[in-house]
Parts: sequence; C-alpha cells; structure tokens
Amino acid sequence: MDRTRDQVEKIIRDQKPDFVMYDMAYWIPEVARPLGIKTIKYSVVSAAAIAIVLVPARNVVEGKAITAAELSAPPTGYPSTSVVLRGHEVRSLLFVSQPYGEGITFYERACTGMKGCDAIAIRSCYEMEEKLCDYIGRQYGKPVFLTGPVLPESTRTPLEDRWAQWLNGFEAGSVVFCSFGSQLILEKEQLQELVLGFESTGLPFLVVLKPPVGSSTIEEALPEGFEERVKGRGVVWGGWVQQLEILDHPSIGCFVNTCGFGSMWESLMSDCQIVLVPHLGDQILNTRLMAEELKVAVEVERDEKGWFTKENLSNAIKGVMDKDSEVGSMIKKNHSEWRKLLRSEGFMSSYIDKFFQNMQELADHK
Ligand SMILES: O=c1ccn([C@@H]2O[C@H](COP(=O)(O)OP(=O)(O)O[C@H]3O[C@H](CO)[C@@H](O)[C@H](O)[C@H]3O)[C@@H](O)[C@H]2O)c(=O)[nH]1
Repeated sequence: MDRTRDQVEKIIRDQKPDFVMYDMAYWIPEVARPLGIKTIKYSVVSAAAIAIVLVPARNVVEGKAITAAELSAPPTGYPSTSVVLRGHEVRSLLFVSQPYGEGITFYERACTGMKGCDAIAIRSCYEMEEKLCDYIGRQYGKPVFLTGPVLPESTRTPLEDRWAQWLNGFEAGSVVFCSFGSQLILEKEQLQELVLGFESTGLPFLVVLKPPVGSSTIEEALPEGFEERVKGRGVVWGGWVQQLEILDHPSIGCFVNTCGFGSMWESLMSDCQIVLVPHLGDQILNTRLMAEELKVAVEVERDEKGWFTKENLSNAIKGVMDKDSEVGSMIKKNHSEWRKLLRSEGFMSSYIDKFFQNMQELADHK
C-alpha cells in the first residue's frame, strides 16, 4: 500500500477531492495538505483500542520495543478503569512497536496518521464511548467525528435456504450460533475443545469457523465420533454464512463470538444473549466494554495463554440460556435497552447526518 503513494498522489491531484479519508496510509496528509485538501483519519476499531495504546501519552520511543511492563498501566489520563487489559493480556498489544510495513512500526503509523489529519473519525457513538473519544481528541488536539455503528438498515438478502430450513426446525431462542470473524484461525486442539464445549451444553448449535492450522477442511479436524453424537442438533461449518441474517432468525438465542468490532455491533443490534471469547487486543477491550461497562454480555473465563476449557465455555452459555439465571436476566434486560436505543428511528442516520455536517464545516474552514 505504501508503494502506491505516487499513484494515489496523482489521483488526488487529478480529482481534487474535498477530502481524503484514510486508515493506515499515514502519509496521506503529506500528500493532500500542500494541495489544500482536508484529510480525515477514519478508524474502524473501537475508541478504547486506540485510546489505550495509540496515543502520544504512551511515549513509545522510536527504535525501542515497548515492554509488557510498560503496557500494564494505561496511559496518563486514560479515562476508564473497567475497559482495560488484565495481567497477561497486555501481551496482545506488544505488536504495536513491531515493524508494520517498511521502516515504520504500527504505533508510529497510527500516531503519525492521527497527528497529521484535520479530523479523526471513529466508527462509534457517544452513548458508548464518549469519554474515550474525548480523550483521543485531547491527546491529538483534533476534532473527533463519530459515524455511529454504520450497519445496513434494510437491504438484506433472504437467508440461504439450507440454514433457514435447518433453523426452522428448532424452538424460538433455543439455538446457539458461534462465529469467530474473518481473521481467526485456531489450532486444532483449540477447535476441538471449542466444539466439545458446544456439545456439552446439550443445546442445538451452529458453529462457523475456518479450518484450523494444518487441516484443509473443518470436518477432518473434528473430535472422534463428534459428528454422530451431535447429529440432528449441531453443525460445524467451515464456510462463509450470512451472519446478520442468521442473527435475525427467531430460533437463535445466543451468539458466541470474539467481539471483533463488526460482530460487537451486530450482536448489540440482535435479540440474542451474548457470550464473548476475545482473542486479539482490541477484541479484549471491546469485551470489557460489553461485559464490564454496559453489562450486556458475559465473558468466558480464560487461562494465562488466553484460551479456555470446554467447561468454561459450556458454563457461560448455559448460564445465559437458563431462563432462571440472574446473570442471564440482567444482561438480557440491559441488552434490550441498548438494542432499543441503537435500533430507534433515526439513530444511525442522525449520526451520518451529523458526520456530513462536521465534514461540511471542516471544508468551509479554510
Ligand atoms: O461467516 C461469516 C463470518 C463473518 N461475517 C461478517 O464478517 C464480519 C466480521 O467482523 P468482525 O466480527 O469485526 O471480525 P473480523 O473480521 O475478524 O475483525 C477484524 O477487524 C475488526 C475491526 O474491523 C477487529 O475489531 C477485529 O479484532 C479483527 O479480527 C461481520 O460483519 C460478520 O457479520 C459473515 O457475514 N459471515
């Protein structure tokens, strides 16, 4: 991407846009500013994931690797005590001082991109991350524009017949759906522990995962005898499914996911109970936001290595699916209030309107 700089510069010179929005192309302001073009750095991870590490207050010294000890305390002025990483989890952020492209680290790339822009934009909303967004604005001395969740409101395609038919065979709110996003590839033992956890819930389940390391299909990685044992109530699928449409199906009662930022919003918009097993640094912070601050989800207990046992997974799922469970009722109630807000008429479109207004004002400000 960095090597396309000359081509991007030519396009910008020829097209003369009012704005250029970018994410990791930290050099965009250097190209656009001399041409009088405004720039917006748009982030599609949560404000929490930026605020805890990608800020000047971290003082990461060029050429010196950041240590777990340095990361274990949040940066000066960080405004949350619950949306934080615990113990060994800080290791998930060590990558920021590693090279990310030629001659630049992830930290420098992100910070240079935010220092150079005219405004920082984040795919978030004030209702959830106000203090964190304000902190980022103060750290960089820039306006912060929020786009809201930006999810499709209507133009959905019908759910593929294969899944619609299968899900129709179960009672409302009874099926556990699990999807781990587009990135995560598990080790075979992790995948086996995970599916055994679903088996031991005794509930119907649909699990969507990429084949694990070293396997070309998901089927060859399943534990012995697993498919026969769960026949008729459990499916493990190695392909892509329509996640949004599946979450909308009345039979789905629980959504187990890694709390990637896309799935976080989609789970909040859904009617399901939410169980989280984060893996990457930003997913852990999103999980804290959901489980500790909003109290709309439960987090599966994990060990030092960041992995969990089948018992922990099964207990977390049964805990929220059990109609008499106190925790289950509490998160259901909180979740339904957030869902009501996020789905309320004009909530998403008013964020977009406000975003355009902010852009207009920025453009008018010569
Ligand atoms: O079979 C599938 C699997 C996924 N999805 C969709 O794909 C997206 C997945 O997004 P997300 O849940 O954020 O997972 P990842 O794609 O793995 O997310 C990466 O990017 C996110 C930022 O956008 C980060 O928060 C995550 O940590 C990082 O893993 C969602 O819209 C899902 O609806 C499908 O439609 N079908």
